[in-house]
Amino acid sequence: MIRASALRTRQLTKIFNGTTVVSDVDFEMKVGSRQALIGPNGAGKTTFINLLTGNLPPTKGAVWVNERDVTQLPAHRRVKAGLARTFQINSLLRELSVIEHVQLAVAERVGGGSRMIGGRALKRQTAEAAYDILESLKLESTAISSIAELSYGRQRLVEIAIALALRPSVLLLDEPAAGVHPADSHAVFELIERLPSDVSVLFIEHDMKLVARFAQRISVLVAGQIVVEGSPQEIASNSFVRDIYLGHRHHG
Ligand SMILES: Nc1ncnc2c1ncn2[C@@H]1O[C@H](COP(=O)(O)OP(=O)(O)OP(=O)(O)O)[C@@H](O)[C@H]1O
Repeated sequence: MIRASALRTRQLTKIFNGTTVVSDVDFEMKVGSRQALIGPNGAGKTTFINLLTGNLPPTKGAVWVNERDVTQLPAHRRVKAGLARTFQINSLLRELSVIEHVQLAVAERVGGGSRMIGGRALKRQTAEAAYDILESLKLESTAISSIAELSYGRQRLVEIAIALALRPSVLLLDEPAAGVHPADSHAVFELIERLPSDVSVLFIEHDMKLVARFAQRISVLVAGQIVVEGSPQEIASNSFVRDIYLGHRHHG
C-alpha cells in the first residue's frame, strides 16, 4: 500500500540577504514516519523547520500538511492543520504546574485558552485530558510540580506533552534531547518511538547513535539542499555522507 504523505515541500527556498540558506528543497514524509533531518552546523536545518511551521516566510516554494497546501497560512493556523513543534522550554511559565501547562494546550485545541478561566466543566475536562497525556508519557508523578522543580530532561518531556495536547498529525522536534543528560536522552527518544503510529515525527538530531537507532529514514541536508535520503543503514554506508557530514575525509 502506498502511504499518503504527512508533510511535503516543493522547491522550498529561503534566501537571507542574498545568501541562500534553504535551496529548492523537495521533501516528503509519509504518514506514521519517524524521520531524522541531519546535516552539519549551519546546513539550514532549523531554518527548514521554521519554513515548515510558518515561523519564517519562504522566499519561494510550497508546503503541504496532510496534502493540504498550508503555504499561505500563519503558524497558528498550521497548528490547527495538524502541524506542531515543541515549545522552547524558556517559554514555559516556571511558576505554573506541569499539568496546568498541558491543560492550557488542551484548552487551546478545544476552543481558546481564555475559556479555561470560567467553565468548571471545561476545566475538569482539560485536566482529565492533560492527565491522560502525562500518564502516557509516564510523567503523571510530576503533574503538580512546577516546571522549575523538574530536571532538564523532564522539562523536555513536558515540551513534548504540550505539543501532543494539540493532537498533531505531524510533530517537529528540533534536537529534542539537546542538553539532556546522556543517561536520559534514550528516554526522550523511546517516548518518541512509542507515540501513536498515526503521528508522523520529523526530528533534528546531531547524535548519530540516536539517529541510527530511532529514525526509520534519514534526510541529509548540506548547504541548504537535501543531498541524500535513505534508511540508517544506507546513510551509514554512504561514503559521500561520511565525507561531508561526519568529516571522515580521505587524505592523500
Ligand atoms: N534570520 C537570519 N538571518 C540571516 N541569516 C540567518 C538567519 N537564520 C539563520 N541564518 C543563517 O542560515 C544558516 C543556516 O542556519 P540554521 O540555524 O538553519 O542551520 P542549522 O543546520 O540548524 O545549524 P545548527 O546545526 O548549527 O543548529 C546559518 O549560516 C545562519 O547564520
